Amino acid sequence: MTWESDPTIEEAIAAIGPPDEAAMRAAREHQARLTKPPGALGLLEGLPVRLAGLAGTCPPPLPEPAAVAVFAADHGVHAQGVSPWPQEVTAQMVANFLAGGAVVNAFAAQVGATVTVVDVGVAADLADAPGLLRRKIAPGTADMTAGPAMTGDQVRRAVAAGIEVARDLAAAGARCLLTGDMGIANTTASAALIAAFTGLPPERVTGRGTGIDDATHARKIEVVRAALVRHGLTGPPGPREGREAALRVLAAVGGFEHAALAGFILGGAALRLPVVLDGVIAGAAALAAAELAPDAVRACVAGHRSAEPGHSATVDHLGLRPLIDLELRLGEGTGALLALPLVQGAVRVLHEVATFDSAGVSGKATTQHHGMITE
Ligand SMILES: Cc1cc2ncn([C@H]3O[C@H](COP(=O)(O)O)[C@@H](O)[C@H]3O)c2cc1C
Ligand SMILES: O=C(O)c1cccnc1
Repeated sequence: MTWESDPTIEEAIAAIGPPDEAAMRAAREHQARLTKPPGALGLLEGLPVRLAGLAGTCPPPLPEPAAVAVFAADHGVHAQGVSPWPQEVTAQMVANFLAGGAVVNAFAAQVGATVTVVDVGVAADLADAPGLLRRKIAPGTADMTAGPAMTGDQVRRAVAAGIEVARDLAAAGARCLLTGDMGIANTTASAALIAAFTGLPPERVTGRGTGIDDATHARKIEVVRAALVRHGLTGPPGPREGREAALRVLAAVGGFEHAALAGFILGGAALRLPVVLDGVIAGAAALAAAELAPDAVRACVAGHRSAEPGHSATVDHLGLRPLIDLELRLGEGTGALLALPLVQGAVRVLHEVATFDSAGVSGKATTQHHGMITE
């Protein structure tokens, strides 16, 4: 396996930096003057401050228009019986996305986001699918229990493809990126990535995906364990060995959509755009992105908390707090889309809400005498 650097990846990582402290301070100070009790917007107060630090301006740009990219790919580990669904469903759902018939399309229509479907590794040909972005690296990964899921060259190409999709969507006007995924068996690859990056044992991070019985769940945990053992990824992660180590983990047990999503996150962070993460697949990809460029996490907003157990461990590891918890376990970008209006509303507050001075609203009393409130 060769691990030469890739110029697209290097360039994106080089563009990702620390937050703009002055913009964050300005956002905090402005927020303190708005016509509401301090702290009254709860978690939605810290978010625009963070996005001001990301953008380097106060207020940060409104995160609209928004674009969800659904990265689709198949998985060699499907052969281990980890999902009740046939592999063909990946390609069939891609056709459904393109025809506008999936949940991601309904939620995107609801919140006014565009849907871009990217084939990074679907097993079926899909040459005739209208509107599909063709970035196929290979027709599915290899089985991670038998060897690395991807070669070094493949993983780099998939990460670079994700970076380029982020760039292209931004060039077309998107000011907020949302992650989406489709790939039967990808919750198995997600669990393996999460175990490898967090050091948690397979039984803690392996869930029931699309809905599997106890026997299949037990087998899935053993498949994840076998893959981790095979690739020397058990136990606590070792000291950071940099980009190469992160790419090696992705190549060993990841999927093409995970690698592309990691690139998509890096690409968004490099452009200083917020990236709203969907569920467990996006979370696993974000762990990889965080290893490649720790500051990339500052661009990430955890849209929702997935019902998959590995997802909570992931957001904790990343230091992110999901905006909504509806026990969703679908993927496609659905949880990210539902969270989008919260992100947009939180930023709009800094643009549009009046200050105490401008609206002539009295400030909070500082002293109280005999029940009388005086300033
Ligand atoms: C009809 C259908 C639509 C989906 N949309 C997203 N997923 C989700 O479920 C899959 C992962 O679950 P597992 O690891 O258990 O196979 C992924 O394709 C994910 O995007 C779907 C799954 C199905 C069956
Ligand atoms: O968390 C997710 O995104 C998820 C969970 C189960 C199946 N597919 C996706």
